[in-house]
Amino acid sequence: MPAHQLAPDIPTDVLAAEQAHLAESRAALKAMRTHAQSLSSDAAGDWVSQQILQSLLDQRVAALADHPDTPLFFGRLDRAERKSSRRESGEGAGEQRSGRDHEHEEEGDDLPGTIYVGRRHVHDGHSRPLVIDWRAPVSRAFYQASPADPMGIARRRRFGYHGGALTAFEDEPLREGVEIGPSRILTEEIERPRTGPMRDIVATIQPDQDEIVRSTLAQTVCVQGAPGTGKTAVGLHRAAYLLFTHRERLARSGVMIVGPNRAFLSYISSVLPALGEVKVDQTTVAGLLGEHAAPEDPMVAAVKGDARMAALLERALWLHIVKPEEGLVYTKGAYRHRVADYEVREIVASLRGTTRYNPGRAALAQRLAHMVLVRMEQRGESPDDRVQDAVARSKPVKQLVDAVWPKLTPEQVLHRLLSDSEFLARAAKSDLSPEEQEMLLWRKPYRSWKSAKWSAADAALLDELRDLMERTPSLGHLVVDEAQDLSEMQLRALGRRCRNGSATVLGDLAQGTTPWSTRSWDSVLDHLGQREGEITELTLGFRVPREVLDYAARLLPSIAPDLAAPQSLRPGAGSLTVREGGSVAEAAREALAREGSIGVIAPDTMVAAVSESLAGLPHAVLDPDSTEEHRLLIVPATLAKGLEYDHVVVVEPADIVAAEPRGLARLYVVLTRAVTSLTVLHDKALPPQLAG
Ligand SMILES: Nc1ncnc2c1ncn2[C@@H]1O[C@H](COP(=O)(O)OP(=O)(O)OP(=O)(O)O)[C@@H](O)[C@H]1O
Repeated sequence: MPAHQLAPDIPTDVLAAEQAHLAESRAALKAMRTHAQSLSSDAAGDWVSQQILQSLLDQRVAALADHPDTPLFFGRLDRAERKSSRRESGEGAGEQRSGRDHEHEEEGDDLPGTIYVGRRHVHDGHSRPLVIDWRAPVSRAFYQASPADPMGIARRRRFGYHGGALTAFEDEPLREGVEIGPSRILTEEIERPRTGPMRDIVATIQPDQDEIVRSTLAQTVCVQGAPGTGKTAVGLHRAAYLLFTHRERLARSGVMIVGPNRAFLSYISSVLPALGEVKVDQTTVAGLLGEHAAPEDPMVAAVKGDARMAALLERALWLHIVKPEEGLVYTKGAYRHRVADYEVREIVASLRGTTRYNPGRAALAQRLAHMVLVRMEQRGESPDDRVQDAVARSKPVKQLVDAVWPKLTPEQVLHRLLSDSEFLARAAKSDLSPEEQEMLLWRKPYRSWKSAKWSAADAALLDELRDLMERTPSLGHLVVDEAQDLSEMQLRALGRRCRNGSATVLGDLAQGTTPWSTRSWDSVLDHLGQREGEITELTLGFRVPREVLDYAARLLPSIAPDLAAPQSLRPGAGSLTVREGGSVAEAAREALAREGSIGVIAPDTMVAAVSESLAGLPHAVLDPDSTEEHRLLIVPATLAKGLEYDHVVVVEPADIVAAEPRGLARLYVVLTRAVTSLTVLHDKALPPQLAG
């Protein structure tokens, strides 16, 4: 039997049977939705429970929507040994399981011998599973089974669709000795023109990607991968997998995706909703830590991003504690209750280092109040607990606490540090050199912390201070994309947010473009507080044609000499054009004559001029907030990270390199955005690495 069967030589009776199964599954999904719509929240006891139940029912109805263009299933597994069928046992499977934690559950022995794998569970009126969620344990074989390890599967079938119509399939018999050639359905999926936002890859997840997607919740995974190896796709699918597998736990603690910029978030925004996961926050580091963007010298930013700042900030905060020189006098009626100065000193000293700053203030007030109550009792009074609270809130106690353990905001502390050289020196001790301290100080200090303008690097420092004052809540899981670009202090900030959870860390050491870009994943995991994290690599590129990737890889010895040259799944002969003195409009016109999206990536300073030169062609400058759709987009080089276009025109590489200290890495990023063709236009000499 041939390993692949595709139109026009596929047996029509088999295709008709599969189409009938699709129709049956669609009808069953409709019935499930009608049933869900008929459920009422009235049974809930009180108003609050009713609201919660209604919201759950609404979500369920939304999740059961059938999108005619999205295939309900994309694969089929015929199991080698048929287990007792669901029809026989009469038990519901996946649908009932999807709401529970079942990562370690025994694989479903009560499932039918033929399993259809799709985006969600569908069952008929007898609870017989018609489609099983791709994330269920039994679906794993669809991604992992091979002739060498068939995992109990005799045959894997992949389906091809046009629009919502099932039009083709290909079979892979999983017997030892059988060779499986490349999947044409996978090839078609990879070769399809890119229009609109990123799509999910559930139908074609590769075995090494699947390993990462299905790693356990407790495991932090760090993925190094060349451009287009599917890191972002894998991170999003892992989030969807974990939400399915640990629905209840993660509904409480939450999952968050952190990406490099808003344009990128907009590009990936529909992947998780398409997989039925709508309750995942997708944000940037700035969105999380504060949208501060005052301009800053990269050298200063690099010092501020260094993890040595953590100890400095801690000292700076605690330097605000003033040695108590006076005791407390609390007057009640005719009595004056006294706490001696040395007793106050003892309390303060014992609290220091055992608490965060703000709870420390509250604890000091309570400890002082407690001492007052002891004095009262010594005088024969018998105050109850409420009296202690009243004393803790009383004026003399408040005054003493404010004097000794002042109320502070993170901004106040940082303002003082960056404007007061003597205070900075006391906090820095020997952690920072005098030159580094000099760099940190504002040239023109702001008059008050309220009027200060903060930089992106300051945002991470403020967040560190905030956490020293009050514990930051932790999420259940954090996916961090383009993690190579984060400073040690930003990583610490993200690490706090998965302190009681785990993370998926994605990136490429060669694409680091910030002043603080990392050179080691061990160090990233260390600063994230996830030292046990496993570092793994994706090596096969799904986006960039080989010819283009080889061209871009000429930069690697200069930007990341330790990384191996990236591999591409796509030969893409004739995909690269390098043109001296060519016009942008001409290159754009050529691209418009072909199918797919077009990104003209230009140095940020040239964006306006490039837009002018394209005046005759409908186009837009990349804007994450715009809902307008344009095939032809001008993309500032600094916003191109993580994005892809069928045809990419890169304008003036020399200026992209010259624009920033890590300009060569920026050039590597922009050269690796192309799916089908790359045209490089230059008037100035190309960087020597490319010219060679
Ligand atoms: N298994 C797959 N099947 C089909 N398409 C895939 C697969 N894996 C990745 N892709 C596609 O390859 C392209 C690149 O994927 P993605 O953006 O996730 O790569 P990346 O490693 O994050 O790239 P970069 O480092 O450039 O940001 C996307 O269009 C994605 O849908």
